[in-house]
Amino acid sequence: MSVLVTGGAGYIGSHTVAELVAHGEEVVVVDNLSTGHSGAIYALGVPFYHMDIRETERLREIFSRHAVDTVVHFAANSLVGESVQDPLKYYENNVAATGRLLEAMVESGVQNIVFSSTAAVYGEPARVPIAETDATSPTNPYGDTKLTIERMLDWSYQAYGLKSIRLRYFNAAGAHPTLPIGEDHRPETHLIPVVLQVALGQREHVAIFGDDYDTEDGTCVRDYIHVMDLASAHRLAIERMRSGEGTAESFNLGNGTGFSVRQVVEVSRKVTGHSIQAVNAARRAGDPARLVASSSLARSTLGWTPQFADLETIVASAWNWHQAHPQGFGE
Ligand SMILES: NC(=O)c1ccc[n+]([C@@H]2O[C@H](COP(=O)([O-])OP(=O)(O)OC[C@H]3O[C@@H](n4cnc5c(N)ncnc54)[C@H](O)[C@@H]3O)[C@@H](O)[C@H]2O)c1
Ligand SMILES: O=c1ccn([C@@H]2O[C@H](COP(=O)(O)OP(=O)(O)O[C@H]3O[C@H](CO)[C@H](O)[C@H](O)[C@H]3O)[C@@H](O)[C@H]2O)c(=O)[nH]1
Repeated sequence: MSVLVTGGAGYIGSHTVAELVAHGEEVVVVDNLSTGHSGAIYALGVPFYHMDIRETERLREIFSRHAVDTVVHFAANSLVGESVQDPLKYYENNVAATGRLLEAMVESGVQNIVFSSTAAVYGEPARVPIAETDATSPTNPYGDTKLTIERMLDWSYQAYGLKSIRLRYFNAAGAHPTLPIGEDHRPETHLIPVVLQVALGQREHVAIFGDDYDTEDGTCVRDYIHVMDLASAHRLAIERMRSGEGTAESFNLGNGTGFSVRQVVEVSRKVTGHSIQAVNAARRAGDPARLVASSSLARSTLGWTPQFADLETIVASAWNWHQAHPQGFGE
């Protein structure tokens, strides 16, 4: 029995593969390396298929060869700003490609999927912390594609008995404590790595996208969650589905504390000891002002407890990776 991880060469996928392997799972990775890194796969030492999830015939062969019972599905495009500029790329690679993957699963009798959803499904929330039962109304195409996939999964459970656990991550950050894997998006657009690249002297400054939001200091507030805490939630979700529980369920994953962009810069100055220049810039299209999770459902249902909850620990973990690997996975 093994777990097939799509997007396992990417940031959160590679950390989840490491977590699953450390807990004795047989894992196989499928990734087209569009944004992932072969260096991450080498570090993990698991069977790897360099292919697209839309190649359904190959997928069916792999399901059968590795006796796959569960898919953990990270493969996607996931940049809020890019999705506003080029929405059709997102409907194709997220919605349509996931449709192909689900077809292959149904045809092969693979019944469990853990899906990477996002806080972006909520849009501008009516209240924080956000509960899973709160309204979903994405403010950008990226969030809309993830919500559409959640709905595909609802209907697929009803029609084919395909079980799904959808993990709605808030903002992932940090790196593996021992293995040489960490965050390396190209181009990097995420706040914490961008700020740390300023500390490394690779960028002159960080642009603060908007300082006129309705928040304490006017900058956007997010709930940062360590990537290894996300990884452990996937392991627990797999256990839940294998135990016969889990039907078509969604869980928020965050720490329940919001930090503004300015606070992230401030904490990063403290952790790195560098001055980190920040300049005000225009708002980025599609950004909600404030996203903070209530994760009490994940805690009570999955038995999930984040281990690296405070922002200083999360930034320090990311800083270790960036200092040791200033060029990320290299070329
Ligand atoms: N990074 C975050 O803060 C965050 C927050 C919420 C949700 N998510 C979701 O988590 C998942 C992983 O995010 P990440 O930051 O690790 O991204 P990432 O870009 O590092 O990883 C995505 C991986 O999927 C692969 N991929 C993309 N399309 C593919 C396809 N059609 N076929 C095969 N492989 C394909 C890429 O090569 C890459 O390795 C995504 O689904 C994203 O939407 C991320
Ligand atoms: O150079 C930068 C980069 C980001 N920001 C701001 O920092 C905050 C965090 O931005 P990120 O790009 O790091 O993360 P997002 O909140 O846009 O999105 C991330 O988390 C979301 C869930 O909350 C999605 O799932 C998405 O995949 C993932 O990239 C936002 O307010 C953004 O405007 C800046 O001010 N300057």
